[in-house]
Amino acid sequence: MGADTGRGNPGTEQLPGEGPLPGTAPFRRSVAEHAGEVRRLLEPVAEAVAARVEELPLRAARGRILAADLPAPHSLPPFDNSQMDGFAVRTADLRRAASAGRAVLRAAAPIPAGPAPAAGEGVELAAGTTAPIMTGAPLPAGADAVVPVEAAEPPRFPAAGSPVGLPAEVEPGQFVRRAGSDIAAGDVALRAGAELTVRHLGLAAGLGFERLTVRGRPRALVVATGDEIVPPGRPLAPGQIHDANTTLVAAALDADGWDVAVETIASDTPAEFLDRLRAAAVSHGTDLVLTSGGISQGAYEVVKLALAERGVAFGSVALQPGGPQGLGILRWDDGTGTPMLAFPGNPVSTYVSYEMFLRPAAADLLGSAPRREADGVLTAPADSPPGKLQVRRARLLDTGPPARVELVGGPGSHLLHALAASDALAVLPADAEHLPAGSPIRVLLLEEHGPRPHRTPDPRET
Ligand SMILES: Nc1nc2c(c(=O)[nH]1)N[C@H]1C(S)=C(S)[C@@H](COP(=O)(O)OP(=O)(O)OC[C@H]3O[C@@H](n4cnc5c(N)ncnc54)[C@H](O)[C@@H]3O)O[C@H]1N2
Ligand code: MOO
Repeated sequence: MGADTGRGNPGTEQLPGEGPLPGTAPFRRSVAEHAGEVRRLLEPVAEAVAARVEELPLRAARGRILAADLPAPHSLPPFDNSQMDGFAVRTADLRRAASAGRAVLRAAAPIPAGPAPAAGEGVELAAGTTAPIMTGAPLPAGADAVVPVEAAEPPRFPAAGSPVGLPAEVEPGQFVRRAGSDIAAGDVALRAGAELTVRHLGLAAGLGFERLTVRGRPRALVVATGDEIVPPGRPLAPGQIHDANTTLVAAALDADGWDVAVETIASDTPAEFLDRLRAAAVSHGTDLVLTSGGISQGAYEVVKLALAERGVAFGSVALQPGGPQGLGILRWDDGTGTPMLAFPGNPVSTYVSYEMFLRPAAADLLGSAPRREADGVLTAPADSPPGKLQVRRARLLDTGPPARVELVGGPGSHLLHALAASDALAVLPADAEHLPAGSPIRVLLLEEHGPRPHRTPDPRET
């Protein structure tokens, strides 16, 4: 199974793992039962996050969730204006002056786009005249249509007072963009709960908003444990390995919209581990602590030793990889608590734990992207441990349905290279031991997490 047997010996005489651990009794659970516990653990996190909002400049708000309905402070367009470079006309004047389908009006002073005359000095189109008008310029009072310059005779802008030939039959409203025809002042421009897209930000800018109030993000503290763990970028001494787990979990959390802090606590001493964990949790103001490693049956399982008396339960779930798990509200000395999940240390076990437990609960309660699933069929036989749901790394050879599924690498939970080559997780049911080629299975798709599909309310629907 590729499972490791716990931590190295830090050189003490007394094995700290000896004897029963005080505190919460160990559990044995099915995957569904543990998923339910993780969901319950996340409920107060979702409540805490829902109570937080922050104001962000528009571009910083992309991808965030709008906290409250956003009413339009003014209409769009704010005033009637021309859709074309052309001539503002009174269509009734054209009809009155009609001769053989054309009409001749006198050119008034041109109206550029830009600052409008002060209130009370509004431009009015005198009867029998037509005003050269530029795209976006305010329509003069009395005008009810625009004729594009190409349709005039001559097809260019003349000096004021010159005759302009125009079509006699023009529909009222032609090439006029009416005030409020996009959105009227006071109407809801964006609804609370919208995941802000580039297009939403454009609308907010067009309505004059410089900043938007968005929901706070859930905060997670991701902790690597173990004195053999070295952050990437540093050389390895004999017996050491690079920390892959915090990157796996933190990058997945990033993609799901969490505000993530990462800490490596390379101490196998419970008291020191707890002190450093507390300091990191306080400085990040975290909603959830996520650890990896230090929870199975070894003599120096620091996470278990430090936290089992503090409200965190440890036990096993009928899952491979990801069997050892810990979960609870971590009670600090001052009586406050922080929800925490302890994932097993093997990298694939940590990643599978995230995908099986935290991601679905977060999608449900915090609104992050739900993972897609599909029906698949095995292209080769596979064995699975009795009584455990086995999650194998896999590639989809086509989209099916059912998709043809090729398992990648063995079941070992240390196989990072095979994990990197996979784009799906194949779920081999707990009651299956030998699955022949062609067996139907469920697959969990591991595409990069994207925006929540079709979860943004349409503000135009009330
Ligand atoms: N006697 C038993 N031994 C083990 C059992 C068991 O039931 N009985 N379960 C095995 C299983 S399954 C797993 S999974 C592991 C889980 O152990 P821990 O959570 O205590 O993890 P560690 O012992 O700390 O580490 C396991 C393995 O993973 C490597 N590791 C740890 N952290 C990282 C990291 N941040 N990046 C990369 N790799 C990491 C560590 O070096 C070990 O190789 O226990 C089995 N043993
Ligand atoms: O390697 Mo262990 O298989 O559960 O998570």
